[in-house]
Parts: sequence; C-alpha cells; structure tokens
Amino acid sequence: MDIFRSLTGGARFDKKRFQSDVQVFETKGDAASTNVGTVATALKALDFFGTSSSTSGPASSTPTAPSAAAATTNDLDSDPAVTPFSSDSAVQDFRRTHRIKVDGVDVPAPTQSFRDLRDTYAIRDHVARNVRSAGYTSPTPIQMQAMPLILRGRDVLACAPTGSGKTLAYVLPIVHQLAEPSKEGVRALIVAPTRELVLQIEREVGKLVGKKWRVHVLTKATPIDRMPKCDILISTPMRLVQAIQAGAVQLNRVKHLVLDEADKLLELGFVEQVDEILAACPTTQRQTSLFSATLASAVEQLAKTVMRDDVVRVIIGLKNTATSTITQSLVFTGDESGKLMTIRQHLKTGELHPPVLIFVQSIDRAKELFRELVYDGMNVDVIHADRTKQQRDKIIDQFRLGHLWILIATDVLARGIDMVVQTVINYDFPTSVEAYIHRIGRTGRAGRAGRAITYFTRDDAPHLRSIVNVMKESGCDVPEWMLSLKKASQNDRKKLKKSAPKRATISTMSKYDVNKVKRKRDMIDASKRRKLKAEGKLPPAPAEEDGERPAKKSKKGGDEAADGAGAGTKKGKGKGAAPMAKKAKKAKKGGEGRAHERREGRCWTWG
Ligand SMILES: Nc1ncnc2c1ncn2[C@@H]1O[C@H](COP(=O)(O)OP(=O)(O)OP(=O)(O)O)[C@@H](O)[C@H]1O
Repeated sequence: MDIFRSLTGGARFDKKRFQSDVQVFETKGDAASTNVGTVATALKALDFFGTSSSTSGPASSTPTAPSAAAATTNDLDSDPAVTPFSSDSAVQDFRRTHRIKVDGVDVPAPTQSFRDLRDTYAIRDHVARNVRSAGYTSPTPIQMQAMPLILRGRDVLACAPTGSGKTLAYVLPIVHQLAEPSKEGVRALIVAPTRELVLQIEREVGKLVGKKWRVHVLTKATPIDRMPKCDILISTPMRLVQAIQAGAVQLNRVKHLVLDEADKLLELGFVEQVDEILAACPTTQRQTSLFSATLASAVEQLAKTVMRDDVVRVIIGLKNTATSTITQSLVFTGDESGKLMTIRQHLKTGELHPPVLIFVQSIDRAKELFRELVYDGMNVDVIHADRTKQQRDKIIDQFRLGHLWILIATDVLARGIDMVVQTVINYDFPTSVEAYIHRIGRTGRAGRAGRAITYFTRDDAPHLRSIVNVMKESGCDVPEWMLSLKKASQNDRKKLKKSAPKRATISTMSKYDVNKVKRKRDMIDASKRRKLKAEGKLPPAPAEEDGERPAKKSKKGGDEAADGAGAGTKKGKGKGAAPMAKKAKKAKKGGEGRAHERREGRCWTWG
C-alpha cells in the first residue's frame, strides 16, 4: 500500500470509486496481473524484452527492470554464451523468429545478446557495463540488427514499433565508435523534432557515457552565443539551424548523424531545416541513421536520397503497425456530447487503469476538456503549447512519478515520449494512421501491456477503416462489419491529415451559458485593460484561468509555436540547402506541414 500512498500524495481521491486502481498499486494485489493475463498470449509473441515471464503488470514493473542476475553483477560474462550461427539459413531463421526484415547487400548477422555484441565487436568495457547497469538484459530485435550495422559503419533506415528500444539501438554503437571524449568538436549529431524528445535522448545517452563526455542539448531554451565544445550534440532542427547560421556550431567533424522520428523530420516544415543541417555536415565519412515507428513509402524514397547507396533498410514486424502489446478498441459516441458522457463514465467507474493519457486535436479543446474534468474533481492536468516550459516539465515529471493520474495532451506528446502510461484515450479521432500509431504507442512500451481506446462520432466514421486495419494487423479483435467498411479516398485522407475537422465545443454548458460566461470574461478583461491604460502601464497579455501562457500570434494570425519549425530561420541560407525540401513538396503536395500544425494549434516544440 506504500506505493499507492506515495502515488496519490496530495490528490483528492475516492478510494471506493477507484477501487480497481487502488488494487493496481497494491504491491501484493493481483489486479495488475489479471489485467496482464488477458494479453499474455500476445505478449509472448512480441516479447522483445524477454520479460514476459517476469512481467507482473505495468504498475509493478519498471521498463528496464533488471533480472536477478543483472542486479547482482554488471558483468556480461555472467550471461550464457550463445551459439554462433552455423549458416546463412540459421541467420534467416533467427531473423524470422524475431520478425526482423532486412533489405540491402552484405548485411551482418544480428547479435543474439549483449555479450555476443561485446565479444563480436569488441565493445568497450565501460559501455558494456553501463548497458547492464541501465538494466538492459537482452537486446530487442531492432537493437539486434541495427547495432551490428551501425558498428560496421553502414547507413541504416529503420522502422520498428513504438517503445521497442530504437534509441539505444543507435546510441550504443555511436558511443562505442566515438571511443573517448575529445576536443575535436561535434562528432555525433542527433536530431529530434521536440524539446522533450531531445531531453529524453540525452538521458538515454547519459546512461552509457561517463561524466567526462561532453553531451550538449540544443533547444529553444538553450543560448547559442556561448555554445560549449561537445562530442555529442542533440538538437531540435530549428535551433540547430539558428546555431549554424549564427556560426555558433561547426558540424564539419560530424561522423554520425541520426534523425530520430525521421518521417516527422522529413515532412514539409521540417525538411527545409534538415536540408540545411545536412548541408553543414560533411558528406564523405558521414554515417547516417534514420529511425521511426512509421515510414511511408514516399518518405523512404526521400530518405534514401540523403543516404549512401549501400544503405540497409531494417523493418521489425510489419511496417506502420501498432505494438501488439496494446489492446485497442473503438467506441462509438454518436456525437461530441456523447464523448464527454463516455469519458466521464470511463474515468468515474474506475474501469480504466491510470495513468491515463488523453489526446485531443487542438489547444482549445485540451483546455475545454481540462475544465470539464477538473470540475469533476479528477486528478487531471493538461499539457500543450500555451503552457510554459516549466509547467510542461513539471507536469511530465508529475505524470512520470504517478502523482498525476490523467493527462490531457495535444499531438505534441504523441511522438517518442517514454512514460509509463496504462491507458491512452483518443478523445478526438486521430488525423492519420501515423498519428494513431504514435499516440497509442505511449502505452504498451518495453514489452508491457497497455490499452488504447479511440472514440468516434458519426462524422469520423468514413475514416474508421484505416484505424481498423492497424488494429487487425497488430492482432486485435475487430468486428466483421468494421472490416467491410469502405476506406476513405486518398484525397479525403490527405484532407484530414492537413486539417482536423471542426468540432463542437467540449462543454456541458448550454450555448447560452457559454456565451454569458465569455461576455462576462471579456468585460472583466476590458475593464482591467482600461485601468492599466489609465495608469500608463502597458496592457499585459490576457491571463488564462489556469495560469497558462497565452499563445503568441504569428504574422499570419495562427497559433505560434514556442519552438516552431521555420520560425526565425533565414530560409535557404545554408549552402546547397533545400534539395530535399523541393522533393518533399513534389512528393507530398498538401502533406501534413508546419502551417497545418499552426492552424490546429497543435505544436509547441516542433523544431
Ligand atoms: N534492451 C532493452 N531491454 C529493456 N528495456 C529497454 C531495452 N532497450 C530500451 N529499453 C527501454 O524501452 C523503453 C522504450 O525505448 P525507446 O524510448 O528507445 O523506444 P522507441 O522505440 O524509440 O519508441 P518510440 O517509437 O515511441 O520513440 C525505454 O524505457 C528504454 O529504456
């Protein structure tokens, strides 16, 4: 009960109502294991982490929970020795067992264990030790294949499910190859689309390198005028381009370039910046790795133009599918008001296991839903672009620690973020299959079980089929009638991706009452402004009820992202910049771009 007590510290909590959740946090309770039991079979097939026998449920196990052996020694010698592959067909069998598909010439055999990797590639002692002390007992399939490839100096284009350990798959080989800290300047560059992801990658690198290493992160919050020399630079694209243009960073020594969430980075809005980054890195001797959980064919074609001819493509499982440890379901709510009733029912009956992450399509809707749930007395918070950096960091920490049970978020939290989430609710229907896969991928990570529920209204029905396909491919039960639904046309899918549909306000209040409250608030604001003007002070920006930072308006009038791609960079300044951007535009007329993110108010730290 101690864990439960510390998790609920400071929260108003109805233990009777949430009895099943209380059981989850009971150390000896069996609620969690019951929950896991239902997906045990699926787990076994996709037990990337080799934890199925020890998995006792998301709340009671940590993502990197070390085995008993690992806990007592950091020495990989205590691992059983593996039998080397006797033939090519043995390699093929191993790949088939682990659902590894490769495409390329002269592909090295996958590694079978961390000990095997250390022995084959002479991995430095301290790196091997740190892998073990981080609690990683055996490599995941993406690590099994991508690590040997990167260690052999090959370019890699990799697609593996969410939460399958892609970060370590590139971090370990890079750290090994950089060997020692040096004063040379940036030798490894990792680019990721959001500030939160950049910080998370830094933590993962920190698990493998010692204090002597200089790892620097670059985000909107980092000054670029006093940039220290570093071995590994992890950055969002926009800030990096600003640093390049200001002459604050030299990338001519970069040997390793990684694009994490590669498909996002190759979308219009980002790709122009990626072009500039590539132009600043040397072409000879540069090893490029691209990783994501989703890779559309057009993106793959584009990606290959910046990679060497002998690039190897690695796909784990089926391309563009969700992790099979997630139990996915669809719930018809009729209309928007039905959604609010359904979520109240879901949250109040204690049917769902916290932490619960709820996705909506815009900042406004995140605020609206937050107001509704917070008045219900729920332990809920909201995270989006209008919140300050400090607020966002605090909320994520609270959620990670389990102090916060329900978090409402926009799509900015959909990619890469590694947290222990038991349930994901798509309150607003995702605007693309990719968005769906990344959103629900915040749960069911590192081999653990998770649950994802997607609400849909009559208006969303035409787009149901794409999601149904993902569910089916990842092994979830789908009613027959759903499989016979017509798929939306390519045009309609593009339209949805470009702009989420207009939806009725999330509110239990009548339109009349909503307007009344709005009028009252406007009057108060106007009176405050008059008073300040009379006192000769500049009128401050209007404060939000929940203390949020108001969105800056861009020149075009849209919501301005705090770290927005494209903003503040001098377009096309880098030498040879924009070849990929041109191709991206051509390949993806009307694709999901930056302007769309702004319109929907969905971004905060993109770039
Ligand atoms: N070999 C391993 N054994 C156990 N846990 C691991 C291993 N490798 C990574 N992990 C853990 O798995 C979790 C997910 O890893 P990571 O964030 O790299 O996933 P990802 O594939 O990049 O996911 P996403 O596509 O959502 O970004 C992390 O908590 C990480 O520490």
